[in-house]
Amino acid sequence: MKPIIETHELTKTYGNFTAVYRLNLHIRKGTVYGFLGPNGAGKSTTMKMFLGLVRPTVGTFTVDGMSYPRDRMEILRKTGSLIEEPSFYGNLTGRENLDLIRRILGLKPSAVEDALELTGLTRFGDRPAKKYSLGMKQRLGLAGALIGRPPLLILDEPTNGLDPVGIHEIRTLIRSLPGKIGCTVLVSSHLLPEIELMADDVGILNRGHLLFEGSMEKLRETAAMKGLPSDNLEETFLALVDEDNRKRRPM
Ligand SMILES: Nc1ncnc2c1ncn2[C@@H]1O[C@H](COP(=O)(O)OP(=O)(O)OP(=O)(O)O)[C@@H](O)[C@H]1O
Repeated sequence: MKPIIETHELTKTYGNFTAVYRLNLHIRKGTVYGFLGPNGAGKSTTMKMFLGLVRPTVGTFTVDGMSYPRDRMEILRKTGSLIEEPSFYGNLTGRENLDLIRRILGLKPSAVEDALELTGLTRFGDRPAKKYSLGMKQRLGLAGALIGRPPLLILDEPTNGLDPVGIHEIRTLIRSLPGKIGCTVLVSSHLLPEIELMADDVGILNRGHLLFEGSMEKLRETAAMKGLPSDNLEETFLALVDEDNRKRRPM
């Protein structure tokens, strides 16, 4: 099956600094794809290119058969996202906040209840958003991103700053999305244990370069072949990044 996102030599440079270098990603439909890399690796820049927020310097990508830049608007219509902290009207309830988004998108009123239900917020729907916990705010952000039931969801570090309970809730929700609504999820993190618990496939980025792409099993095999630690994927990840850093020194 053709991947839902495919990139071709996708590159972003700022002046003479290369943030993302010739990326060829393949994100399979109906999976959770973990986008992994240390701080500054280029994860956000890549995701922002998919959302039309950053213009690629070189290269292109397709989303569900549509090509960037030609089908930019259509791609955006099919993509939900949470890139930075979600922002809401604090004095409006969760339900009212979602209703605003629903009206902008021209969706049926039932879409609000649907999104509340999907994110486990139905019983908190009438509470002002400013009274929500951090985890609930994040779920409300996800509800807003999912309200049109997009086939693709892009999430940049969605568990950042959450406590273990909040992290668990968001992770469970993300994991359920392909099965529940057929949504493919691209989710970034700099923590491999986090990604390991929710992703089918991973892409590992370092200094703008893709070091690995594939399943956890393939990551284990690749590490073993290279003589890197393979029984603990966190160590595999750190060893791959370290090996790449030594090759590319100086920064
Ligand atoms: N507008 C910009 N101008 C210049 N450099 C930029 C710009 N945006 C990002 N960068 C640089 O590009 C590199 C990649 O940044 P990016 O935010 O994509 O990394 P990241 O993997 O998402 O990191 P983090 O986990 O810290 O969010 C960084 O070195 C960053 O400083």
